[in-house]
Amino acid sequence: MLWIVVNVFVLVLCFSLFHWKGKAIGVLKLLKRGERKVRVEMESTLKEINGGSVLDLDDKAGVGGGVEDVYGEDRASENQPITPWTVTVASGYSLLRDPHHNKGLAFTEKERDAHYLTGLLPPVVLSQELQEKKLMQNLRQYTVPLQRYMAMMDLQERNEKLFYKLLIDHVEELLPYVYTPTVGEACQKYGSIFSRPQGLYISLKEKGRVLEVLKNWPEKSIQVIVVTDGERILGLGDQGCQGMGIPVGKLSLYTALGGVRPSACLPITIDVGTNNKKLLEDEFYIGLRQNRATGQEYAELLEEFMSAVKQNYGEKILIQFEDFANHNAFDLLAKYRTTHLVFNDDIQGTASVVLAGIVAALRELGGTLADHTFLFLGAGEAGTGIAELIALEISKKTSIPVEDTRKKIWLVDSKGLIVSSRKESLQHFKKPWAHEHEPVKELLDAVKVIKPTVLIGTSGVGKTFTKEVVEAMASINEKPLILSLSNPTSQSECTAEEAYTWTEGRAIFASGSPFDPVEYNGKVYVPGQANNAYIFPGLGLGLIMSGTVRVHDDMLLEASEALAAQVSEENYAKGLIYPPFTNIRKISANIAARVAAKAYELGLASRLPRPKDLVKFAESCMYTPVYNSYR
Ligand SMILES: NC(=O)C1=CN([C@@H]2O[C@H](COP(=O)(O)OP(=O)(O)OC[C@H]3O[C@@H](n4cnc5c(N)ncnc54)[C@H](OP(=O)(O)O)[C@@H]3O)[C@@H](O)[C@H]2O)C=CC1
Ligand SMILES: CC(=O)C(=O)O
Ligand SMILES: [Mg+2]
Repeated sequence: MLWIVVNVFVLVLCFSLFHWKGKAIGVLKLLKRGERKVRVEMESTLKEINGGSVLDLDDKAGVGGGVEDVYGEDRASENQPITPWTVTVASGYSLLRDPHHNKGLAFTEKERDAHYLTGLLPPVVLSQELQEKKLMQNLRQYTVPLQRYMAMMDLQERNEKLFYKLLIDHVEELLPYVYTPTVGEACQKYGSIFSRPQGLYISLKEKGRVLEVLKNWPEKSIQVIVVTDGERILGLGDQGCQGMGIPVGKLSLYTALGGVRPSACLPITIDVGTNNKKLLEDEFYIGLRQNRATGQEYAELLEEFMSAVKQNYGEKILIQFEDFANHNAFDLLAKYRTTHLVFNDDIQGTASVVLAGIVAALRELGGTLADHTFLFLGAGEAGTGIAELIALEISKKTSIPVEDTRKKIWLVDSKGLIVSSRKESLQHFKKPWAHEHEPVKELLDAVKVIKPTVLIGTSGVGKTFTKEVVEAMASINEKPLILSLSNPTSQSECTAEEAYTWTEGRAIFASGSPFDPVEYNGKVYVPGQANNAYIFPGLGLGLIMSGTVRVHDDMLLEASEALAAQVSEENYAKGLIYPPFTNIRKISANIAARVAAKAYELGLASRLPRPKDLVKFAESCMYTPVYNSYR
């Protein structure tokens, strides 16, 4: 009997144990599943915004520092499931040749052992900081800007994280080499200095198979494309296929200034030929050796490109149009802004940055925007884009219809002041600015009759703000605001030194390409850089992190206000109307947050739920160039 009781007891015990073990396993499984689900969700969020890293499970660099686009590399398509536990690490020689993962002499002994690097590197192990110090020393020894550009491009191709570390840590010093003015010269000589492709080339030859070409790009989870057709590269005109330097440069800034991960950025040049005779005759020219295709042939290639991009990367891919000539730029923007997430940087990004500078300058100038009179030299993309955003902002602030707020904004093009009697021959984007006035041929005369408080150069032609023009501004205004926006430096309407000396130090001045501080009458004047580089990285980050599907003008106004709000007392004291680029990542996070907030308000943001603190969220999404450790 006892034996039976004991057996029953043992059986019950076993059953219970089995039962509870089952339950425990179930619970463990559930926990694991839950954990995995949370992890997949989190990783998916990271991946979409910034890429998620599983390379380095010991990474202590935080969200930004720990993320790297491993999924993007592992997944063949956007629809393939995310597997955060799948790790693919190149090893040995190929690891050293992979710019995303290469750390050069910074690979530790353990990493060298584990990844078949022993013997492939000399014995020394350097910290990233020491590598940075060495490279900066080397870079500073080059006296020719183009050499510095090439050294930086070379570094980007070799060790991407070190490239971005240098650029972020020395942004003021290095921006002029990876961006304007040097990038302009690089485009002009791109054929001669070309060593490795840095972006995707889509030429007329690929018509009918653009999607196929897109699929050749090695990175799959692209979030932003900067595309040009090379027809209006800075103020240097048609550079054809060699305009590639611009999307490459702009996207480096997306990462360094805006924190978008490098592997999510795709530079594209659409090659429809060039009308630049010099290039066509240049034996080293890298593009199609033919005149530009126009009309239907051009439109069809662009249409195929735009739909292929959407098909390949989905609805939320951001496309930035850059340096298209104005006869295409306005039409492309009008056509695709309703169907794609696009903006034109030269029209809209520039408008936002210039409006910010003017708003910031009001503190010194006095009055409101509506109290001022604006005169532009140049009535193309930048000129009319800025003019329209100023008019819109005044209209929003005063409730005066935009048709009326435009009336205090005047533009001069190559034929003189835009006035209504010229209306018939005007391109459509100039028509809103054709006010009633007698014809005026010269800028100087226009300054004298219009009496602007703000003079803005967007002509692409250097030295057009002559001494007489600047002096005329100084005779009308106690503090003339003069913006020479044309790039590169050679095309600037006037130099900083000219602006300060010709106005006896009274001008508030900023330029598209950087100028050094100027000493005049014992005082140092620091010119600001009025360049869309302040806006597009933060704007782009805001759009991407909120999953926004369309760009709205109100977002540009938000970006502008966010930038203007970053100008500090200390900056004003130096005569600046823009904050220094040293703070650009903080500025970009603020811009991104304001843009995203507006997108949520307008119902255009698809990422739900809306993060509570958008600035913090933006910061947490940012790529940082800290090395991963490889196990
Ligand atoms: N700082 C920044 O962030 C930015 C700067 N830019 C710079 O602005 C410049 C212009 O760019 P964008 O607006 O796109 O170019 P566009 O070609 O669209 O416009 C140029 C305008 O300047 C006019 N123009 C040309 N020569 C003269 C002249 N001698 N006198 C008066 N007007 C003239 C043209 O007149 P017409 O119409 O009669 O031909 C046209 O209206 C470039 O140098 C570019 O680098 C552009 C974007 C951003
Ligand atoms: C800055 C810029 O976008 C331009 O000059 O075209
Ligand atoms: Mg541009």
